Amino acid sequence: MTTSEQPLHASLDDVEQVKFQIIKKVAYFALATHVLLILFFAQIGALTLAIVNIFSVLAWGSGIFLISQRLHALALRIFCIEVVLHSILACATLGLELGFQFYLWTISSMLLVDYQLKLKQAVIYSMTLIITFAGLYFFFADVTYNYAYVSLLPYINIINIIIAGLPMIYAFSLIREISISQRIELTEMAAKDHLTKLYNRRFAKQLIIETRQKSIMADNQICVVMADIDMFKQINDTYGHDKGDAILTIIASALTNQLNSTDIIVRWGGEEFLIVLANTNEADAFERIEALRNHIQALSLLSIKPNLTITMSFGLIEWRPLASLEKTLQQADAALYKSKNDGRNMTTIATPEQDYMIGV
Ligand SMILES: Nc1nc2c(ncn2[C@@H]2O[C@H](COP(=O)(O)OP(=O)(O)OP(=O)(O)O)[C@@H](O)[C@H]2O)c(=O)[nH]1
Repeated sequence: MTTSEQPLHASLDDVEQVKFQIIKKVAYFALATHVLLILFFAQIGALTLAIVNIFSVLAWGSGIFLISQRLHALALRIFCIEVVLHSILACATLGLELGFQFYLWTISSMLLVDYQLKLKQAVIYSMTLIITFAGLYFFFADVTYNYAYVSLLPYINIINIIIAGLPMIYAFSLIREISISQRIELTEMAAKDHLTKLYNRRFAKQLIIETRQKSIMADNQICVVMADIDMFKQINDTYGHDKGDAILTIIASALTNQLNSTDIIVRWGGEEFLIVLANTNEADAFERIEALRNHIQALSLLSIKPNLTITMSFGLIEWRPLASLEKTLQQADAALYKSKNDGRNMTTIATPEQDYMIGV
């Protein structure tokens, strides 16, 4: 199943891990089925097939053992060879009416979702199995079933079709789910800052513009707040960069917990955050940001140092009807600058004319 000589488990990603969990379950199921088939073939007098099934049971059993030893590639090879040989032999002996040929389709599709195989290899193996499937109809079309329980043939055929189809449905639905969740994860990774898990600046701009458009349509106010941790350089210098990172994470969680899920919180730069308060007018925004400022000041930072207090400064503006995002950000930034200049740990509201109201 792989051309590489290195142990497969070293390169297994999450998808592969899940896939081998599925294969292991299927292997247990196949093992039990083959035990039953030994009895069935012995009962109908198909002794060769009964003996072949003893080897099948051994093949599935050893495959399960190999998976537990993380020798996945070898286990898969054994499973594939077993299924292919078993299908061909069953068709050659019993004819096509029992539907053992459908297992070639199962293996053919399983090969295509084997990421250890190169696409070209997987397609070639898959095609070979489909051609073998067609070949069975060509070579064994005249083989008739000469054993007991002829009346059971249609039922066995249906059971084989269902059993051959189930692993495909199970595998593809799981792989579908995995690929969807991976896509969501990738989108999240592209949208979020690695350290704080807040939106990053690049992604946030589009989101802010969309939120702004919605608020215009709903005739709601929207406020933009620039926030910056006070004296963060000093914190880094005193406690080290790692503790500084830890504080950034704590602050990010505090912002997320204190604000509403409809608000947008962005890691705008190093220790600077942008907050967009949706459906909030200036007075309410001021109240909420003041509550946030007090909350941050009261945060317990025991993991960094007992009695350490962190404060933040804020610059707030209500987004004016015709103002651009850039202009609004500039004004929020100017208000933040004033908070810093006036002694930090305060919220400043910017008016369009750039005169200020200050809340300390
Ligand atoms: N630990 C850590 N520090 C960062 C990160 N990004 C930026 N910084 C630091 O944040 C500090 C910002 O310092 P300044 O811009 O001087 O601002 P300040 O010390 O917070 O002072 P004021 O803003 O005036 O209160 C710098 O020392 C940066 O190295 C980060 O991701 N992790």
